[in-house]
Amino acid sequence: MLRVGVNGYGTIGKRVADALAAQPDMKVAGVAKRTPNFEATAAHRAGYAVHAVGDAAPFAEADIPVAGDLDDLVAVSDVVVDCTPAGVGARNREVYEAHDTPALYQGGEDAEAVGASFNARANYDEIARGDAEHVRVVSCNTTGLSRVLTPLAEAYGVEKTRATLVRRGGDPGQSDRGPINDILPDPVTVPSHHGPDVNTVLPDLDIDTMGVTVPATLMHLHSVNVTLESDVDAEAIRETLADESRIFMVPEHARVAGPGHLKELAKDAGRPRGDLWENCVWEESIATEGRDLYFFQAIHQESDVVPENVDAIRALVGDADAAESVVRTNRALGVGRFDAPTDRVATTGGAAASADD
Ligand SMILES: NC(=O)C1=CN([C@@H]2O[C@H](COP(=O)(O)OP(=O)(O)OC[C@H]3O[C@@H](n4cnc5c(N)ncnc54)[C@H](O)[C@@H]3O)[C@@H](O)[C@H]2O)C=CC1
Ligand SMILES: O=C(OP(=O)(O)O)[C@H](O)COP(=O)(O)O
Repeated sequence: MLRVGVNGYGTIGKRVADALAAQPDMKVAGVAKRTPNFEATAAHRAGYAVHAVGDAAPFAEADIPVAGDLDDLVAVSDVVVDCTPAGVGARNREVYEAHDTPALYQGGEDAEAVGASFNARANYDEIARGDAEHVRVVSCNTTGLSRVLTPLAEAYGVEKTRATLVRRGGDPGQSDRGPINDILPDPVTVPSHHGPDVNTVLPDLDIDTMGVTVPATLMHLHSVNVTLESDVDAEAIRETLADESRIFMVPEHARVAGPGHLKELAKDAGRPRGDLWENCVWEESIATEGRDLYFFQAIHQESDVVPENVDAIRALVGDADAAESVVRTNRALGVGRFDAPTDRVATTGGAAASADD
């Protein structure tokens, strides 16, 4: 049983901790938190050993028992998943190195500062074969792009990708973010950082991205145009993407107008926190014209990276290949399952699926 510590218990950290706890081959060694807020209380109530980063006294005042400090957590962990705010993770690296403990970082960290980047569909095997001990799981938007572009490149070849990312202004709990009444080119310079970030896991892909930030909190929405290397009809593309376990093909009959409906769909399905771990591709948006493909997809920024973190741990410690890990993660979480309770769990994942699943 692999003992995994989670440093930073916010939007991503609490979801990663719960996902690890659900895995048959992992247990949460504990979580580390700097501020004893409602999330720290929730961590304690969930049964996680809470470690204080910095002053432990405020935790006692908030009636949160403290199991130790960050060093103590790293000492009892085989791997650490750093889910601290962007930029903090890279500063924590020396703590993990001092314990000789491998660590994962999140998309807010600078790719070069960490060294290796990960997306299960794009480069699991490369990370598993390599000797990197510090690996960054690419950001939510980059995860969403990598998951669709990898199977398209494998099946048809990709000559060029152009994507406009309509970015949510902040997460639902981030009352200090915006804009509240505007539409911002973000960044105003082209390309946005997302294309180069895709190249950290798919180095040969030709991709340009533009970003626009809007007053919304639920999900990001991507408008994607891919020039393929051969003529393909829309039905073939639908079949290719439908084979992917982390792509949810939003059916026309569901009458899903946007992220608001998608979040309701997830809550109705009993998903924890209303999470959508999969890319949500509108089936009817898929259109082709010669070699040009167009579609819309929505990305739940709070949760699509969660199964990727679980797989990245297995790639790092080398105890499963991509197919085994993706199937194990999907089963434990219920990725691909929307009609709970059910015995139907999607287990396919293109090249990342095992033959007998
Ligand atoms: N929220 C999102 O949509 C996504 C975030 N990410 C990335 O994940 C990382 C974490 O982001 P969020 O979870 O959104 O942030 P968050 O602000 O929700 O959570 C960060 C947590 O770390 C704690 N913390 C702050 N300083 C700390 C320290 N020095 N040591 C330990 N804990 C500390 C905070 O109290 C909080 O609990 C960032 O790199 C971000 O870019 C990646 C994909 C999506
Ligand atoms: O990784 C994310 O977005 P990004 O892929 O646009 O950098 C998350 O949604 C966090 O983005 P934020 O930097 O707007 O908080």
